[in-house]
Amino acid sequence: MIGIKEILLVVNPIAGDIDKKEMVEDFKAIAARINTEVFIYHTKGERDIEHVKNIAKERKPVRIVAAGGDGTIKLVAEAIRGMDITLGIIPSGSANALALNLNLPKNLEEQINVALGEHYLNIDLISLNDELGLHMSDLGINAELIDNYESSSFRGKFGYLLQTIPTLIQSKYPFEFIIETENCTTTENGVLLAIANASKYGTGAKVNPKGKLDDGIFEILIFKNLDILEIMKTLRNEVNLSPEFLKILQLKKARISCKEPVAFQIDGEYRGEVNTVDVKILSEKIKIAVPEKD
Ligand SMILES: Nc1ncnc2c1ncn2[C@@H]1O[C@H](COP(=O)(O)OP(=O)(O)OP(=O)(O)O)[C@@H](O)[C@H]1O
Repeated sequence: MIGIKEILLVVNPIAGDIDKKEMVEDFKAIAARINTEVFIYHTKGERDIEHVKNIAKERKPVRIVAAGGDGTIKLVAEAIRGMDITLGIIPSGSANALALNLNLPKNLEEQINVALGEHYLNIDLISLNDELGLHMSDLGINAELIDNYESSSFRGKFGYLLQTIPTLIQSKYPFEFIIETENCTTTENGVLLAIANASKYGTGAKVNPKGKLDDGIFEILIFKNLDILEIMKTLRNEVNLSPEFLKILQLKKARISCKEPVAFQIDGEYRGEVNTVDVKILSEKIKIAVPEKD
């Protein structure tokens, strides 16, 4: 472990509907063993990026750790853009897709040791309509499902499952996506277009076998309008997708347009209906603490 003086721990108190007290106590105990102080910021749900950015600038922690789900990691990543600081993750949300893609351990003590350890991955950042994306964003049926999930009172996998049928009934799929790249323009019909930095959705479904978080490119995945129930099952139930369902493009920059507005989500956070998404790989990266490779 490195000689850390002060760690900034950003805790989302509502993430995953989990009480974080025990986690915070364990975190402080492990930090004390390496002679470090812990400064805790509890997210408020409003202006958190700004607050975390100001605290990080003022206190100059040598490590920042996000305890929450994918939304919390994303907001901390936004806050520390341009700062040379490694981000540790304690996965404690209802969706922990990035943690899954980074092979973070399941055990809390191991998670804390990894979050404070010296191994890191320098992962790519994707700009989507000027907002940061770290792992998986999409247009279409999955974003519609996330919208329905966010407006319902049920959380976790069961919450998603409950929303599947209403989403399918209400959806206007298939969608027509126009994809402009530096070399060509193509039109594709599909139920879902994903913009992927990672290989897996949070359920464990490995939809993007070519996805590497640090390879300097992203993939566009177009899920064809074949068997929609099969696709929904695949996204939610850890079944690997057969390649005939999907077309994959590897890119650094693209514009995706739809004639009619289509539901859009970034890293599991619903962003409303849009007609256009401008996507590019940013030149900056972010260091995320990961386990030592075997
Ligand atoms: N104190 C708070 N009160 C209400 N909302 C909050 C609070 N702190 C953070 N948030 C919101 O929590 C969301 C991020 O949650 P995150 O993804 O980390 O956890 P999650 O359990 O996976 O969430 P979800 O179940 O909604 O997907 C952000 O939208 C953020 O604005």
